[in-house]
Amino acid sequence: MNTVSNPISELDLPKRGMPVTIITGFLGSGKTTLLNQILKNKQDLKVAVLVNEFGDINIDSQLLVSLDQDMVELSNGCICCTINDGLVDAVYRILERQEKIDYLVIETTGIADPLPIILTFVGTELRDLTRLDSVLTLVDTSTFTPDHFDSEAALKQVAFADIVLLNKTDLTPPEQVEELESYIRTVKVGARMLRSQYGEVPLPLILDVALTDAAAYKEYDSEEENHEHHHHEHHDHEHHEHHEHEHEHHHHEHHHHHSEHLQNDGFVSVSFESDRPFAVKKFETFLTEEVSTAVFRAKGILWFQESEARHVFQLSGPRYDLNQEDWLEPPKNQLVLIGRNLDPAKLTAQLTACLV
Ligand SMILES: Nc1nc2c(ncn2[C@@H]2O[C@H](COP(=O)(O)OP(=O)(O)OP(=O)(O)O)[C@@H](O)[C@H]2O)c(=O)[nH]1
Repeated sequence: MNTVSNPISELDLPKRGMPVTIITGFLGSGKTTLLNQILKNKQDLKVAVLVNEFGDINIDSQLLVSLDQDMVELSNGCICCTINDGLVDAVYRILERQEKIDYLVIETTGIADPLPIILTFVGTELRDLTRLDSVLTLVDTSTFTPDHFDSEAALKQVAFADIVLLNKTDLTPPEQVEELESYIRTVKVGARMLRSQYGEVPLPLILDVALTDAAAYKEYDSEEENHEHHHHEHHDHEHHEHHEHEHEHHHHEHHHHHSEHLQNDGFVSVSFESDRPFAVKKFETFLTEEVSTAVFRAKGILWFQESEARHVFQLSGPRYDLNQEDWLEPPKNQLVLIGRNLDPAKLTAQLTACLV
């Protein structure tokens, strides 16, 4: 642990660089919903967003409010590889845009450990180009319990929060919210605690609040340094030569060590896509009778033979809903299911059987 490295000069550095907010929170806690609130209410602020999704299909980006497409950077899959190969690159791409970006908001996957992401901002060259403003953690008050879903990531998300947004209070009795708040205060002393429904919260309470204490992460620096050097060699080498093909290459680069906290806490994602529609009755039967409680989270854009509408499907814990919209693109089915102990072959067969 490196505690004595010229603290005065470090502290005297002026605060500068693009402010960054990291939005984290467990599967289905309301991260994309909050991001939409931010984008709707940001007024003239030029906000770039970076969405990291667990699953092979980008559903979240399709659920964001109409947004200049090139304000979004996307990445899928393994958060560990994303951090190593993609995050720094993505931030550079944002910084290099001609149009000046005022603010960067990052949405992590629901099972992400926020620490590596935090360290990317406070412990690498990005430290001088960006300013980590705060780590905001959403908590679904209707499902979160002190066993935090038996997920180390869920606990770390709270433990590293500068702001905790107790969300979905419409679904939760006030006493339960109180209790949860008391519990969370024991996990993270001093975090700003806010309550919300659908992530509705005044933006001045969550953006540009300068709540992250970068100095508090100093102790992690030396620990990460070895990794960092290794990754940067790799990063420079791969990236500049293959810039255009980065995404194709990404999947072939899964050769990094996967430390324990990156095992996704046992969660896997199953993606399903089809150019044929579902039969609505069959899909309903799948949902009510066949989909196991092992499916913790699902989301998708669905096409039913019986309907002209584009259906946005959301399942989080015990609830699901289907919202109708108009198709702006040719209809197709895209669905991601996330849970522990899922049987991908079985789910794929069941979904295929729901097609017309
Ligand atoms: N009742 C209720 N539903 C909410 C609230 N906030 C979000 N939701 C719903 O919860 C579901 C999940 O919300 P998202 O914003 O997609 O959650 P997320 O954290 O981005 O999910 P992942 O990225 O998959 O981890 C959606 O159906 C939302 O409409 C809330 O305050 N109350």
